Amino acid sequence: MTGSDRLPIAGARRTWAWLRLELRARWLGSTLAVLVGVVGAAASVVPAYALGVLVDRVRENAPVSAIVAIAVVIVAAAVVGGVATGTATYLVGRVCGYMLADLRERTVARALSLPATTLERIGKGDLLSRVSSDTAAIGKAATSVIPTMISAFLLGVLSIAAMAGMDWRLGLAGAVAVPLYVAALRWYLPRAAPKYAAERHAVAGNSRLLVENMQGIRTVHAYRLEQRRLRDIGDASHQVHDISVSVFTLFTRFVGRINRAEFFGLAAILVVGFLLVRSGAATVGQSAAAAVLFHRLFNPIGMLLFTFDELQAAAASLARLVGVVDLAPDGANPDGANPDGANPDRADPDRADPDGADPDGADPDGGDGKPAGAALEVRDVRFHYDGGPEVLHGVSLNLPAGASVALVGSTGAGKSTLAAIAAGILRPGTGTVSVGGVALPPDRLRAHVAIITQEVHVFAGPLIEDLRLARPEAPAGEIAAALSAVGALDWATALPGGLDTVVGEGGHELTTAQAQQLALARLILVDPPIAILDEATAEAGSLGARMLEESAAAATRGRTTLIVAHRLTQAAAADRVVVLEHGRIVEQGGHRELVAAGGRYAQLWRAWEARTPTSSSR
Ligand SMILES: Nc1ncnc2c1ncn2[C@@H]1O[C@H](COP(=O)(O)OP(=O)(O)OP(=O)(O)O)[C@@H](O)[C@H]1O
Repeated sequence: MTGSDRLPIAGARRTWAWLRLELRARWLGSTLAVLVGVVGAAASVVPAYALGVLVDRVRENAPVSAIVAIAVVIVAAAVVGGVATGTATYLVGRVCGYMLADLRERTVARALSLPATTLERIGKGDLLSRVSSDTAAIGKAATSVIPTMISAFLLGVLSIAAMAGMDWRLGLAGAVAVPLYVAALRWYLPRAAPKYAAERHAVAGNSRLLVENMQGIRTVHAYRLEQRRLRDIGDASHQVHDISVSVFTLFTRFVGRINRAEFFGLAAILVVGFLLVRSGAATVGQSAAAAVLFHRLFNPIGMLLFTFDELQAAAASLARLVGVVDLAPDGANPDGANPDGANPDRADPDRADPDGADPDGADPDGGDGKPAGAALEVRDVRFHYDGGPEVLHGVSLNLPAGASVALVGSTGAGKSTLAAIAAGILRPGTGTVSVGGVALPPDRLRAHVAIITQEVHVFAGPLIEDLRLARPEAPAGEIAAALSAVGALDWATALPGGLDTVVGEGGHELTTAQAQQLALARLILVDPPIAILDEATAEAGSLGARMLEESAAAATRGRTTLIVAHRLTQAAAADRVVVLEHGRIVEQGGHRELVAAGGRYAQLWRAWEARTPTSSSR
């Protein structure tokens, strides 16, 4: 798989920029969280400091009242520290939580706006893993790792400052550990970053493989691919396992380096403290307080360093989410890579025509005008898939309003591609698609053209809700009329729960023909001026196919219709037949006219008649 087969990942600079922008937008909450965190850290330093004073007072045989006063300070500081640290954790988690919710919404919104071809190419597994496990990784960091790190960092800075406040040499001794910690981190981070990225990549690949195989389970069974697919999944799982083990090994070596830093830091404080006490430059209490302060840091510094890997994992996840958010709505990567794989020199329908002239009066900027009527015109369209050869070589097609045109041709001629371009599902490399004389970009085209493809999806839920997807406010009467028009009312009302029967995954299973009738009923409810049927009847057996042809005819009556016709009886019934071969229109005209002409269509028709003798009755 090439790099463009995956969703893009934002670079470090872009991820930081996103983070800065989000923090700036929430500056009040962020500032408050840091301020409360500082109060918490300061209050946490006080007990250790007070402990040192206590040691000195005890050694000086100070009165009980002095000891009690110190004890009160320790208790009060502990309470304030606990409350402030808890509040800071809450505030940080809140700011991060809102940022994450926003990011997740934007990721899902952008993912839903991706063209079907992009989603097909990248597979849904990668996307699912981004909105699920990547979001979970960031969520975990937001609620536990980041608050912990902030409080550990603040505590570390204030503790060193407190040690230096007692005696600068104690501060310096404590600071001995800092370069060792930094060295440990610098050793670890560059090794860990690619390992975490590889781990996430492998996990995403694994989940993609699982989703693909579950979705294609019938094909897997049909071709007896179970063992091979299981082997692939096993290999992918082993890869994840191996990477996880190497991540853990690296982590334990990192822990060893942290322990070394702690050892040297504490040893330095004890030695310096001993020398200072012996020379009379510091008290026993101060040296003890410095040692306690430093020891008190073991835990938070450990947390700070240990959670760095989780922070890195979260940063890798964040880059993956920002990568999706930054995708152009058509799936193109904003940094110039083009994951959609459409022509790099493709015409941008939102860009003004450099010539400024449009012989048909189509809007020169490609789509601001209002279509007048339901004529559909495809002009000079060229297209190639993802680095593949060109499959349409300058195709032009004209459907007057209300006309029905059948598109026929051999397998791989480009019929489905042309249909998808005419419906606004694919963006043409060059050329335009116009409705009512106005060239429209794909997203606007979809408002005028509805397409039914062979892969009709039945959404899980009550059948009536499936139909209401087309028009949520459709009254029951209209839904029944739509079902009746396509010949589906009888079987739909005969279902165990009538129109409320739960269909789709996990529910009542519909036949392919029934699912296609539902799609045709949805078409009636959407009521588009232009309809495109791509092999809507090809799947069914011959009796079912004839019934579906009638359903399709009812659903498209009065609409400008383009039918990708594999059953040539559909072509015979259309106003005009267009023959596409190798990405070029080679013939067009009425059915009788083309049969009489003895060209490619006549050839196809003879072959069709030979296969299905009853069709000659048409
Ligand atoms: N998603 C895709 N990625 C890459 N190439 C594709 C894709 N879909 C179709 N093609 C290629 O584009 C060419 C035209 O395919 P298309 O499906 O449009 O032909 P068709 O006439 O509809 O064929 P059929 O009648 O078999 O459905 C074929 O060579 C096909 O292999």
